[in-house]
Amino acid sequence: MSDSPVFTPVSEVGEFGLIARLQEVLGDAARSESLTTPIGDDAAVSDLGGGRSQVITTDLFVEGVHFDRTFAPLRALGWKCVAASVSDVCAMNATPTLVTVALGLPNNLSVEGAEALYTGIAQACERYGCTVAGGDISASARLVVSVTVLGEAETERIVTRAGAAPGEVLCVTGDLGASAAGLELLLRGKEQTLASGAPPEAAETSGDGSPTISLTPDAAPIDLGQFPTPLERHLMPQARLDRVRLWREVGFQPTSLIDVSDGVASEAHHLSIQSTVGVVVEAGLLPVHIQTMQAAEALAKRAETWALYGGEDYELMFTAPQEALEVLPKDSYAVVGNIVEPEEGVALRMPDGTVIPMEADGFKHF
Ligand SMILES: Nc1ncnc2c1ncn2[C@@H]1O[C@H](COP(=O)(O)OP(=O)(O)O)[C@@H](O)[C@H]1O
Ligand SMILES: Cc1ncc(C[n+]2csc(CCOP(=O)(O)OP(=O)(O)O)c2C)c(N)n1
Ligand SMILES: [Mg+2]
Repeated sequence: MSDSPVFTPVSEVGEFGLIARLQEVLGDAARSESLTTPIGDDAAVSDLGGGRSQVITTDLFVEGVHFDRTFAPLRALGWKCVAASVSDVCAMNATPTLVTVALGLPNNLSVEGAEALYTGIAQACERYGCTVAGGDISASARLVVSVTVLGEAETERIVTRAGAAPGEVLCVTGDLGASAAGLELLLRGKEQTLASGAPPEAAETSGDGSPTISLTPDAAPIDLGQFPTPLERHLMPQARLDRVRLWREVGFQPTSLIDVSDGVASEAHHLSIQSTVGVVVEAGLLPVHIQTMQAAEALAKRAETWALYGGEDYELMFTAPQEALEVLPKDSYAVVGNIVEPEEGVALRMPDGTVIPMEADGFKHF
């Protein structure tokens, strides 16, 4: 046997494989009596006693991976970093309370740039009713923003990824794929601007000042002004705290819950594994905004692919027995599939009735 050190590229095990390996290294350091939901859900849950629980979640946003400063305004970025972590708190059916923000600042970010970032952070905190309690700053080669959000809920209201049961329905809030549509539009716009050799501020406009893009030099330019919803959903998404509040008001409790940060396909796999169930998603039932459809047509892409694999929608995906949905306003959710026996795996039923296995594809970090 060779005694040379083992070097396993992270790409060999992937993001989730690495988390599992690190969890093993942590061993008892990742377990405690009060930690009722450990690593592996949208947020960790610890029992505070007295019928209340605390949740905690961290997300990291890295320039070039999660955002591109050539098209993401810093104020929008600040908002999005908070909204994404608040979304993980909502995905436990909890309410956000405190926030900390850690920054890695490159030397091409000005004081005014940092202030713009914090204007967005402040606006999101105001919207979601949470308070910035601190953070940290370091020099960095690229802009990095890490947001930790603490939340609270009555212990009996906490919902994990693990409670789905065969016979229940699979639902989502809002619509899907708009963020991926927005990203695609922004990337094509950037490509077009670079190809034209013009600085970004010299990009063509459609007459009313909104930027236009064209896919090939001869193609008619696409007017980004026609797609405000996908652009906004990508740049400044909303966490669905409104739904968590609604559910509380009407006394609805999902059996399992996850937020759609990586796309419906990836989240369906998480529910499947953690609830030990099969999941059938109905392709024909995926709710898609009209502007997402129109963007797909304009860019010759499929909106359904964005809904399944795009991610960053930050909608909530949940399960419940059909009859439990009766207390909910009809326009507050859409049924998108069924929970079945685990042997059936995770599948996609096409509108023509054919059922195909659904891979856990989504954004791959490694
Ligand atoms: N570096 C890490 N160390 C410990 N736990 C981690 C690490 N990275 C991710 N996790 C945990 O792994 C789980 C899955 O992470 P992730 O997919 O990022 O969650 P989400 O998509 O909900 O933000 C979460 O419980 C998260 O806290
Ligand atoms: C410039 C740029 N390229 C690509 C993307 C798309 N993207 C980056 S990360 C990601 C998935 C979500 O990020 P992740 O770090 O996996 O979030 P988590 O699941 O931990 O909440 C997607 C779709 C983007 N937002 N910006
Ligand atoms: Mg999540």
